[in-house]
Amino acid sequence: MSSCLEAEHSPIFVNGPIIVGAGPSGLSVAACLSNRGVPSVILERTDCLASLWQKRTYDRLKLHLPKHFCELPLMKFPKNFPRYPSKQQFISYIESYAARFNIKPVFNQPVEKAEFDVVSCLWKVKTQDAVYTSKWLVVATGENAEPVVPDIPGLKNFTGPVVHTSAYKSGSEFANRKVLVVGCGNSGMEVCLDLCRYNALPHMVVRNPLHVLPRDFFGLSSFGIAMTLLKWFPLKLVDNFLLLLANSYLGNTDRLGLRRPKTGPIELKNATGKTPVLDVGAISLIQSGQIRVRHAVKELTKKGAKFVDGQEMEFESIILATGYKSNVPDWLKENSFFTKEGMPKTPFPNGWKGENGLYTVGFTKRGLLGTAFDAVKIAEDITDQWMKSNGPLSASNICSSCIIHFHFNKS
Ligand SMILES: Cc1cc2nc3c(=O)[nH]c(=O)nc-3n(C[C@H](O)[C@H](O)[C@H](O)COP(=O)(O)OP(=O)(O)OC[C@H]3O[C@@H](n4cnc5c(N)ncnc54)[C@H](O)[C@@H]3O)c2cc1C
Ligand SMILES: NC(=O)C1=CN([C@@H]2O[C@H](COP(=O)(O)OP(=O)(O)OC[C@H]3O[C@@H](n4cnc5c(N)ncnc54)[C@H](OP(=O)(O)O)[C@@H]3O)[C@@H](O)[C@H]2O)C=CC1
Ligand SMILES: O=C(O)C(=O)Cc1c[nH]c2ccccc12
Repeated sequence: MSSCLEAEHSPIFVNGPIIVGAGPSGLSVAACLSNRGVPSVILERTDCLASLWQKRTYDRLKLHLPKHFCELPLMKFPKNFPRYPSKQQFISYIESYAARFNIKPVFNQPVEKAEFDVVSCLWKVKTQDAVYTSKWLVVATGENAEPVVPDIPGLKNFTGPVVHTSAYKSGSEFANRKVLVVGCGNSGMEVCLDLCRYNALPHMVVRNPLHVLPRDFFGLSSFGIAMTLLKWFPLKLVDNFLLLLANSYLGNTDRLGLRRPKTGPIELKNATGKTPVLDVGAISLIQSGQIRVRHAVKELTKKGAKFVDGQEMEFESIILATGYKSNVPDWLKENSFFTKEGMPKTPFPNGWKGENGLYTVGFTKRGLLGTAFDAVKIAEDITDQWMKSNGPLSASNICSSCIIHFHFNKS
């Protein structure tokens, strides 16, 4: 048999779906399929599972939602994990999850191109090493695949270090430094908090209204409270209740320069995907003046920034907490299912299935809860089709995907 490298020009047929991305979403689909006896192949661009968590997040990160809202299908978090597992605990859960379902992604395989071949009715998926073909393609590359680096006037002129939050690990290198943090989502807030703990002096840019809710309220998570109330009460009422809680707990955040949007936090999340900040301590540091709130940046200069309110300040470093974007348009040659931003056009809960065996998992703007929902649906749908052509539990077929794993993971 020829090796996969020799087979560069002859496509490798995968008797099950090709899944692009070995994050929580790709692994969830593979696990649900494996549980039903259906093989799959995961192609992952990096050399590890859940690369967002392992390589592109800061040390102090913890899950934001209580653990039972972040579980992947078919496996609970260990009982001894705290309510908000740390990044290391989440990674160890992911590793156990892959081991439990015997998932072995093909690593170091950035997918460069994927397209549906109308002649063979198969998806052709190209990496630097091979072309894979299958009836099914599952897009699991995530909403956070690439950092957003905005085109701020003068950014190139700034002489100090400029780091995106995806490359920020801790504030240890920033002690006693004046740092401009651009962006005030969950990343911006938590990076400011971390910087303060390392005695840095963060100034955070807030250019638009935003919702901040306490992560917990008298021992209960705000998110859990919202989910429970939504079972019985209309959305607007739940939002008003959350705002009442937030105001009584955090005070009037408008006075800190954090104006609230007119639309409530959960309604806004559902309509636009904009996540409310779940506060774990940044607000009290804004109140005490350790984190300074700044207006939008007009332009960056050699040594600092000019703001739209006319102020000008010097900074030693800039941290871009400006969010993330999908990379689907860079590699998927398809233009009916995804928007040009690389998000499914069909809103949740129906965005998981496209035409011709195309699926997407984890593009719901609903975090890991959305991932679990999509993965179960996709596995059911593909299993039904797979069983028709293969019959139940065909051991030889499962082996065919193992052969590919063996070739690519031989290091
Ligand atoms: C800092 C941070 C904290 C978060 N905390 C929470 C939380 O507490 N709770 C929650 O529910 N959600 C949270 N999220 C949301 C996050 O989206 C999910 O936790 C989760 O990581 C999504 O999993 P995913 O598999 O869809 O995407 P990812 O985790 O991004 O995985 C996608 C995988 O695809 C790979 N990939 C990308 N492009 C290619 C390509 N072309 N070819 C091959 N492989 C490719 C990537 O390397 C990556 O391994 C957080 C996000 C961030 C940024
Ligand atoms: N512990 C946890 O669980 C954490 C979870 N997360 C999650 O990760 C995801 C990504 O979060 P995050 O990285 O904060 O990204 P977000 O997209 O949520 O926030 C981006 C921020 O950058 C601002 N911004 C973007 N461009 C500019 C610009 N040109 N000038 C000024 N400001 C700009 C946005 O402001 P504007 O609104 O004005 O556009 C916004 O405040 C979210 O789902 C979040 O909840 C993140 C960190 C921790
Ligand atoms: O995806 C995120 O940003 C999360 O951290 C999880 C999340 C999903 N839905 C939400 C609603 C309110 C706050 C956080 C989330």
